[in-house]
Amino acid sequence: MAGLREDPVLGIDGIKREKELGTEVNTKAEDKGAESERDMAPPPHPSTTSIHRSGSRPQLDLSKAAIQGNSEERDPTILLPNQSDDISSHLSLDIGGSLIKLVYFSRHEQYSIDDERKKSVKERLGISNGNRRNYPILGGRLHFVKFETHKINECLDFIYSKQLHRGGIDSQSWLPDAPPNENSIIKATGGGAYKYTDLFKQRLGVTLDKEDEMDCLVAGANFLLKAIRHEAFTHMEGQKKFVQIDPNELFPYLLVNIGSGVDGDGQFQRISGTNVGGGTYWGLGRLLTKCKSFDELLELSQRGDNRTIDMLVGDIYGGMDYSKIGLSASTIASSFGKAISENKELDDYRPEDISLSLLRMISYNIGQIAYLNALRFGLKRIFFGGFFIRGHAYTMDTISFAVQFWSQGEAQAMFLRHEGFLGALGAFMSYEKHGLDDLMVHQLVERFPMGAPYTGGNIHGPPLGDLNEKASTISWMEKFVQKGTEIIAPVPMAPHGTTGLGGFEVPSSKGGTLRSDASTLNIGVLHLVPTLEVFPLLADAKTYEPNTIDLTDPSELEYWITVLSEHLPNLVDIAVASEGGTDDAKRRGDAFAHAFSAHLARLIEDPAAYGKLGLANLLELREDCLREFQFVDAYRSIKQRENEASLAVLSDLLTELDGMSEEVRLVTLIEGVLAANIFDWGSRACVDLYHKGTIIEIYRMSRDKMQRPWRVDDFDVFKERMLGSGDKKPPPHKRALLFVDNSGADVVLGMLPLARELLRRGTEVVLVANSLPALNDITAMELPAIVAEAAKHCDILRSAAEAGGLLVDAMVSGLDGPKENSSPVVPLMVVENGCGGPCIDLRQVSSELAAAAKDADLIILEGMGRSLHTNFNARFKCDALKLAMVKNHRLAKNLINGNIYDCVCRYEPAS
Ligand SMILES: CC(C)(COP(=O)(O)O)[C@@H](O)C(=O)NCCC(=O)O
Ligand SMILES: [Mn+2]
Repeated sequence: MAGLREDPVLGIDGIKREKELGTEVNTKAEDKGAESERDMAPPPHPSTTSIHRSGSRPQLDLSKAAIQGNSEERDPTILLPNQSDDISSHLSLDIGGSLIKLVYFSRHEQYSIDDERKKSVKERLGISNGNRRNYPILGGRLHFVKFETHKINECLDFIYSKQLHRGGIDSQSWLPDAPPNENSIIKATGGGAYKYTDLFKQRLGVTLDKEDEMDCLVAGANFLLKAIRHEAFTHMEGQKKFVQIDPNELFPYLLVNIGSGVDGDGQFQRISGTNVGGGTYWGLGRLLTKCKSFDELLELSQRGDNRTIDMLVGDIYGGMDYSKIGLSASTIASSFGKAISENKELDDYRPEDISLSLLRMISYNIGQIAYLNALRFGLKRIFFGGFFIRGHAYTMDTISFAVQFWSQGEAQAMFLRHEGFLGALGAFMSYEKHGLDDLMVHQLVERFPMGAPYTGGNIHGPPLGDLNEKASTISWMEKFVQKGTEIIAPVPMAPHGTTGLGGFEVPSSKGGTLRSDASTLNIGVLHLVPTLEVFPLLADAKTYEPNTIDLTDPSELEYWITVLSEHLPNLVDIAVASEGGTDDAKRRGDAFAHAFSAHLARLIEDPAAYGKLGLANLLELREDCLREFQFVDAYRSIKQRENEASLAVLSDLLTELDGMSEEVRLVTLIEGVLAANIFDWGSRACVDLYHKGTIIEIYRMSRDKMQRPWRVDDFDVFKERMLGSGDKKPPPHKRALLFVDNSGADVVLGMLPLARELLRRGTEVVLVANSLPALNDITAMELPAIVAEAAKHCDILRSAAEAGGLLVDAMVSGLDGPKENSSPVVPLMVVENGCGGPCIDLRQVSSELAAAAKDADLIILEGMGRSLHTNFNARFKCDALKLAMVKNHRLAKNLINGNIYDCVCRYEPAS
């Protein structure tokens, strides 16, 4: 009984017709051997049997489709063997009675650049294309969009405008005006896949290939639960709490549609159903209250008091609790029970009260049925989803409460962030060979561009042209900003309160808030990056938590949001200047400020709106927002200026260092790193400082103040590992990964001299830098030129950089003097870290960095973002040195019980 088709459906017929509003409870009842996906796939629908799947896009020129990745060094995720299938799986639909859910795929833009560097690093690290996993999917993005079903034409326009029915506008192999292909197929599920077959054929010339709804829900849920870290959450008393689910321990679970219990991919059983569900609530509610929409009915319940209609335990026991069986006076004994005894007509009851009474009746009933089924099959986890819930806080609270109540806390009700898209996502997965199954949690990055709430969470209005078209036309931008403002307009909220605690109590207020679908379901765009990997040197990747500060603490969240808000005007000025201060740049600057403020406002209103958020995510959100408005590198000129100023004094510094004893030099080098970390354009205090002096003045001042002991000072232990004690000379580290931070003095006068020292001692050095710009951080793309410039002043750097393939001949005018060092040359390399923010989540790093880490026995994390905000508590399999200057009062106080500009030198030998 593993396949849905063979299973008896215990639900009622009505469920099938009104699936969205019905309730189905499904689980795996028995463990059967794995069946192939093909075995589980429903038989082709009669209307599609004549069309062979792989022949669905015969007009696509596959070789041309590969053009975007014509250089093998470019986006490495573009793989060709299955390209025809990838292309044909750009879009899937779940067409329900009320909403059309659309999932579509777009390819990553090409961004590759420093091909030479990558090539040499790959050679050196032994990463060949042959080693690359043969990912059957393209790197790209999954988008989630919704339309109201009665506005299906808007949906068709949207598909057309993005040419999704042809495999996506980013497929360059054919023109948008090309005649529609008769054989094009789009996977679709939901009742509307049948109802609107002709319309899709007429308007877009495509055939909807129907997929079983339950198959899709299960496939969608499995994918999300395995691939997204913070997909599932509990919702109790208005509080969302994300639950991290180990993909290996996912099965079995119970999926309740309002969704199915699963014991392995593709294996599930429909175990139960009820005809009393969302449809009942809406149908009865409509008759009883005259509400015109489901949302209106639900909103009404927010102001209701069900005590006027429900018979409570207290009503029966004269206001007393029925303590013998643990029922409090406010427990509902009988929904609508009071209506029997009171001599009242319908009009005598407030519609608000009726709505609430109904909602509680249905939610508790669903919760109870779900729990009983969970009990039947010994399942602890119950996931709820479907039209009835749609992220409504109060409904979730009520269901959670019912499950908790009946299971006496043993079972847990959970909800899914993307629950509205399970069907569409499952339909997407049903394209053959898309390979999404293979994606792992670290290969998915969720981003929240300004359009995310619009395209994902919100119900789509008229298509705004193409949100991905970043042509900076005035009209697009203005329209966008205006739309953005509408999106974040505050949503009316009910007062906070709690759900009843004992029995089915009547809450004094509703607990949480009722929000419309638009604001509650904040889902972003899923970036599929098959090349991301878990940093292999984490001592325990499972327990690793990158963020040091807990932003679920409301005061922390408020503080950091305030910091970012206050920093915004300065950032906008810098960003606009970086683009020449043109009118267009100003307009984009305004739009950026608007968009970012909107995100911050959204987070203040609902801190869990975007999943579990750490400071790293918040800081990266800012960078993403800048990129969204085409500020590719706001600090470009500042970085350049600081690099030049620092390079100009580098040789003096090196000469000074070379005159020192080994011991003094080591401490001076660490001091140098700490002192130069002051050049941080993300810190308010530091930016204020820069108005008071030149780079060199500030650097000198910072160095002069650099006295041990530092606030966290493990230098002596580090020194012993490096230099030994007495006659004992320890062997040098084999390879050090230096996670560099800021441009200018930080990298040139801080980290490079330290790298040089390691090289001199025979340690290979890998400089690990950002993949994309963030604040004034140096990027992997910028580093080779800096190293080349520095190499002009230093033989050690030059020969190591040459050995690491960093130097292109033209960059270096060789030194004529004698070699500074004649020992075998160890290489200096640069790798990108996979990040575009000032912090680093080591669960998601570039494959380059992961490969470089394999032979590394020392890592040095530098800067506040990488070693304090994130990774301060991270443990590694190799020796780790964390170096940073604390440039924020609060962090200094809370983290190290110190003051601003105090320093951290934390050394932790391999654990
Ligand atoms: C963004 C930063 C983490 C960058 O610091 P870095 O990693 O460059 O040392 C840091 O500047 C920061 O936390 N700034 C916000 C706090 C403030 O302005 O005080
Ligand atoms: Mn930085």
